[in-house]
Amino acid sequence: MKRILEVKNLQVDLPTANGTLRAVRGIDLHVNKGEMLCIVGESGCGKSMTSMALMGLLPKRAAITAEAMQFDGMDLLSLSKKERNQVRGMRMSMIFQEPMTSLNPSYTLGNQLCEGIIKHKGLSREKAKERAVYLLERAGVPYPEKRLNQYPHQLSGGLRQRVIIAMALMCEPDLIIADEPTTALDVTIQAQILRLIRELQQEFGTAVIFITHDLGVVARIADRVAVMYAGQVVETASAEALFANPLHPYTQGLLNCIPIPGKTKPGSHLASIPGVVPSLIGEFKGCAFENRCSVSTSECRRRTPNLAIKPSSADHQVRCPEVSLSFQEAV
Ligand SMILES: Nc1ncnc2c1ncn2[C@@H]1O[C@H](COP(=O)(O)OP(=O)(O)OP(=O)(O)O)[C@@H](O)[C@H]1O
Repeated sequence: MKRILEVKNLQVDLPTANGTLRAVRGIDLHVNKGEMLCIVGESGCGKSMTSMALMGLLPKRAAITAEAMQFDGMDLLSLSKKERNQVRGMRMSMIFQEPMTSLNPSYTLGNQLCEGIIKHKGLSREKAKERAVYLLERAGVPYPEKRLNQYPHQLSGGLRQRVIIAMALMCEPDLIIADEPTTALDVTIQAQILRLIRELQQEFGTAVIFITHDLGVVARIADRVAVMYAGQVVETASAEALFANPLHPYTQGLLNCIPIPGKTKPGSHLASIPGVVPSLIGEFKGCAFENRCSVSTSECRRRTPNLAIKPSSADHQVRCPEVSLSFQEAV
């Protein structure tokens, strides 16, 4: 399958009052054309920093390095600012958690929907409006023509997120990054928006990186999954393989956190131990999950694990010395 995005050894450093924080610590990931990759992990593990790095939207003071950051054959890191803006405008788009952060309260929705496609693709205002109405309709926004003259505050949160989804599709992007797009919505609206994103992704053949902390969401929409912990991908696999055979103790812990009425205490597996604490440069040694892991050995404190490939399935990789040892024994 053709890859639309390939990232190797991505690192993001942020200066803080206590030193430089390594928010992303050597991420490798790829996205195939037209697929839904879910990145899942708990708060602070670096999901948003990763997506901002991919979009070229990191704060100026952040330092980014990577061995490769290829988008459809283009090296994103060597593009000029103008070229990067063009890629971001025409071929990649982003859906944020809170729709109001992407909408300007003082412009009509029509202006905001049409601005990008007029600027980047040179469409006439009339044609741009036609496309906006079509996409609003596809995104389930009632009375789409009327909406073009409305302002963001005139819509409910769920409708605003539908407008943002239509906006993300305006320039027919190859890749959409959706950063927790349903977290700010009511549960029933969340389910509708999830279904909508999945439907449109399949209908338009757009690749999507969907960022979430919720494995229940992943189970409903993902083709492939990358599990992040403390700035690294600790396991990646097809959704089917990950749920059928989670290998990393952290993935297993996350799966055990999905509550089953009467059976599980929510969070029982990972509870009582502080969550992920990102490290300053130079502080890190061994496996980041070691202090929460039920199978760690003294070796895990000393050795920094690499991603190892499961022998029977090249697409299933895990960053755990204990698991990779079992791979070697099985060969
Ligand atoms: N502007 C910033 N300056 C300094 N540190 C930051 C900044 N933004 C994020 N961080 C830190 O970088 C680390 C990764 O943050 P990031 O927002 O990527 O996590 P996340 O997995 O997306 O979490 P959440 O699910 O809560 O959004 C965190 O420790 C966070 O505190």
